[in-house]
Parts: sequence; C-alpha cells; structure tokens
Amino acid sequence: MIFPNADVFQSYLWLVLVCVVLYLLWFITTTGTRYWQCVRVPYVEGSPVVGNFLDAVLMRKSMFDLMDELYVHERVRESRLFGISKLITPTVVLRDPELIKQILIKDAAFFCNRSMSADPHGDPIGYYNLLMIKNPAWKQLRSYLTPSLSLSKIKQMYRLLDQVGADMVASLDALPEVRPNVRETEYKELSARFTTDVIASTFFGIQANCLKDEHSEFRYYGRKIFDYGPLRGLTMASFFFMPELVPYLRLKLFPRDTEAFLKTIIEQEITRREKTGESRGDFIDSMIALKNNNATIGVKEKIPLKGDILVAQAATFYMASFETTSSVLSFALYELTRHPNIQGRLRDEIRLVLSKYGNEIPYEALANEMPYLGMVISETARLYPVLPFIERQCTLPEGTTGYKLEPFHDYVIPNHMPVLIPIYAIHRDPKYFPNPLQFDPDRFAKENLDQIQPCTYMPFGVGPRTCLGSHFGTLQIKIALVKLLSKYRIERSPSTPETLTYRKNAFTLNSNEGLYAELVDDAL
Ligand code: HEM
Repeated sequence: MIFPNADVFQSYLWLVLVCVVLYLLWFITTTGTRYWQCVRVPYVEGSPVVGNFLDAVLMRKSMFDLMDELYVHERVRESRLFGISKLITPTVVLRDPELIKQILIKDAAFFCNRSMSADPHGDPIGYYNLLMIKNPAWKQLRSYLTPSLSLSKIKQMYRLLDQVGADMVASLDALPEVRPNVRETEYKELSARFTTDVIASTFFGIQANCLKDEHSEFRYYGRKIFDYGPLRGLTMASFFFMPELVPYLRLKLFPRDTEAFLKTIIEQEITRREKTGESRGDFIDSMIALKNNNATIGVKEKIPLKGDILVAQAATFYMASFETTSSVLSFALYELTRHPNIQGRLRDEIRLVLSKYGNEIPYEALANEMPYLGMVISETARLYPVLPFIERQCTLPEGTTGYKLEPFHDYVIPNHMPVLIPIYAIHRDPKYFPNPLQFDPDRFAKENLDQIQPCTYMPFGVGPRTCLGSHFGTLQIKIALVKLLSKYRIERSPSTPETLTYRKNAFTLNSNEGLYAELVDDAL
C-alpha cells in the first residue's frame, strides 16, 4: 500500500480546508436567497454578500432607481409582496396597498420599530432619538416630543418662519442681475439655506444667517451630515444594511464635529435660558421642561431626558427636518419653473390672498384659503418622495415566531424580519397614478381625492410612526413658495436641466444636476 508523503498530505488538507471555508462563505453569504428558495413567496435572486444591493454598493444606481427596478421585476410584479436580500438578511417588500394598510396601520403594534439601529452605549446621541429608538422607549419619547410640534406650537412659530421667508427674498434681491431685472439662482442651495435658518430660528432660538452668509457654521455642519463621501457613505449604509455590527465598528450617526457643534450650541442655549429665565415657547423650552420634570424613557432601565439625551432630540430634529423639507421645496420650484401654466395658476391664487390680506398673510389663510398651493406641494411630494422606502421590523411578543399575513397571503413573516414599503416606486406606479411622470397637481384637487387609494400616497410615511414634522415641513414650503412667487416669476435659464438623474450615494432624493433658474422681477 502506498501512503502519500507528509507534504502531499498537507497539501490535500489545505485544499479540503480551503474548500470548506469557501463553502461556508458561500453558505453564509447566500442566506437571503436560500431562505426565499424555501418559502412560497416570489423573490428576486440576489448575489452572494451584497444580496439585491450590488448596484447600490458599487454606486452604479441610486437606491431609488434600484428599488424601482425590483418593484417592477418580472418575477414579482404580479405579487402582493416579494422577497429580497438586504446583504445577507432576508427582507420582505410589500407591494399591495391593502397589505401595507394591514401592517403599518391595523397591526402597527407589531411593526413600530425600524430595523436600522445605532449603538446605545458608544453613540447615545445617535441611538436615543425618534428615528432610531425601539419600542417601548420609542412610544414614550414620541409622546414627550409630539407637543413640541403641535398645531398651536407651529402657529406660534409662524411669525419667525415668515421672517426667514422675508430674509430669503432679501438674499435673492441681493444677487447680481444677469440681465435687467433678471437674476439666476440654484434651488437646492437656496432651499437648504432657507430650511437651515428656519430650524435654527424656530427650534434653537438662534440666528444662523445661512441666507446671508454662505459660510455660516450651521450650513457647514448641516452639509456635513448629508455629504456622503466614501467613509460617511459607508457609515450611513451600515446603519441600514448591518445594524448588528454598528456597535462593534463604533460608528456614529452624526459626524463627530457636527455632534460636538450641536452639543455646544444646544447646551449653551439651555444654560443661557436657565440663567436668564427667558422663555420663547419653542423646542428648547420644551426640552428644558422635560429635564425639569425628570422625564425618563425605558422600562427596565430608566434613562433620564437630560444631557446627551436632550441633545439627541435636537440633533435628530435638525437632521430629519432640513434635508427633507429643502428637497421637496427645491423640486417644487423646479417643476414650477418647467410648467409656466401651473406657476401662473399658483401666482393667481397668491395674488388673490395678497389682495385680501396685504403682505401680512395670516396663518389661517395659508392653511385654509390656498388649495392650489397645497396641491402643488402634494404632487411634488408624490413625484419626488424624499425616501426610496419606509422601513420597519417585525417585532412580536416573546414566544411568537411569526406574523401571519392571512387572508392576504399564506406567508408568515418571521419575528425580526425587516419589511420595506417602496414608496418611490408606488408613487410612480401607473396603476395608482396614471401618467405618473407627469407633474399634475390636479390629482390632489378636492374632487379627485377619492381616486387616490389609501396607502398608495405616503410621502410622510404611514401609521403611528409617520413623520412628526409633516405639518411644520409643509408650512415652511408654503411660506417659501408664497414669498418667492409674490416677488418673482421663475423661468428656465440656459442651465436648467431638462431631465434629472439622482445621486447614487445619497439616501434622500437629490439630483446630480444643479436646479438653476432665472428669477424675473414681477411683484404681485
Ligand atoms: C416635507 C418635509 C418632510 C418629509 C417629506 C418628511 C418625510 C419623512 C418620512 C418619510 C419619515 C419616515 C416615516 C415612516 O417611517 O413612516 C419621516 C420621519 C420623521 N420625520 Fe419627517 N419629513 C419632513 C419634514 C420633517 C420635519 C420638518 C421634521 C421636524 C422635526 C421631521 C421630523 C421627523 C421625525 C422626528 C421622524 C421620525 C418619526 C418617528 O420615528 O417617530 N420631518 N419623515
């Protein structure tokens, strides 16, 4: 009998070992797809490691385009739901409005959490906030923060908002003329500066002066939050794609210097007010009240709302509010530039209200007497929702293995599975919005509203975990549009893009192209 010598034996051993490791790697990195092969749900096959997000990881497609392609994929387009892999994690995507209603509204108690998460120990500011925190602490925190954005609070902020609107027009007046009575602007930067000044003024009681000074600190740090260079892009992607690893990688939701900046200004303002006894009835006052009332969150461990946890609330409101509002505002201005007839109709409505009230339009008039303004904003938020999808995680009481989808489907969603609702794709589905790429505010006319099926229009999300700032964000957009269109007619400039492509390294909708336009002096 011939025995292989030790070297050959060792080589065989290595070969076997390499094969085992490769097999294990394949086995682990294809978990998502293998899961969907075993259940009776249509799915789109993903690649090992990256699942269905290869094009997003390689930055070949924006998250919006990628989700849109999955939504209409031939294997799943007739189905109410389908499976994908978020890297290696099996993830269910809901396509059907009835099913979305069932999960996000009727059975919201089991789908209140988002699957993305931050590190509670290493990053308290990133974790203990409404965007990230999980139930039951989320419910407590939401009930503490809801009053700070109630209608009466928003009404109180109206004059401050109106002032920032006037500052915006003044900043446009100061631009050099490209021809007599004509100036050029870029809507994305303009909108970002407007919304940043609004937040600084209404939430923090601070004049940020972004509209006056392009190098303002507030604008600088705001830009940093959403400026997804390679490192920041990877960090932000990790919160969504691999939340379990976030604590080990010591990742933070806010860039460190932005966090330090926000911490300093918020703590300084809280200390100043406590010393002077000044009260403005704004967000900072609400935070001081929570602290003084010894408010806590959490059941087993009671976390007091003070220090970093208060900073977390202000920082998240800053993050959740300015990029979203400025995105919708800039796209609304862009569509109004491209559609002079729609702009004309809106200016007619503004003219009517100005003739009734003069330049001091009351809050009630803006809210109740300008239906076309509301329709333009709703249509903008349909065509350009800020997020590609809403995200949830199935969270059932201990001992329950899964959530039954009957009578819609015989599939059972396992506990902890991520659930995605692809709002961008649904808003652009011709089944729900005929001729979906057409910008048509009349879809939202009172007489047409009953044609919009529930849970097909979700720019602010749906159910109890919906956007907390939807009224406040909409009011900001209304004020900016009314102020700007009262003074100027907006027209295409040679740099106005005809079609838009979306940034591949952004999680909110953002065009690659600058949204340039001309402002023609034409006061109403
Ligand atoms: C037009 C502007 C805005 C749009 C389109 C928008 C959109 C959204 C969306 C889609 C969500 C996720 C909802 C879900 O998961 O169901 C969200 C959540 C949130 N938004 Fe907004 N938002 C806007 C303005 C604002 C403003 C001005 C604030 C002010 C503070 C704000 C604060 C929040 C917060 C705190 C959450 C998390 C709520 C929670 O998880 O309980 N948003 N927003």
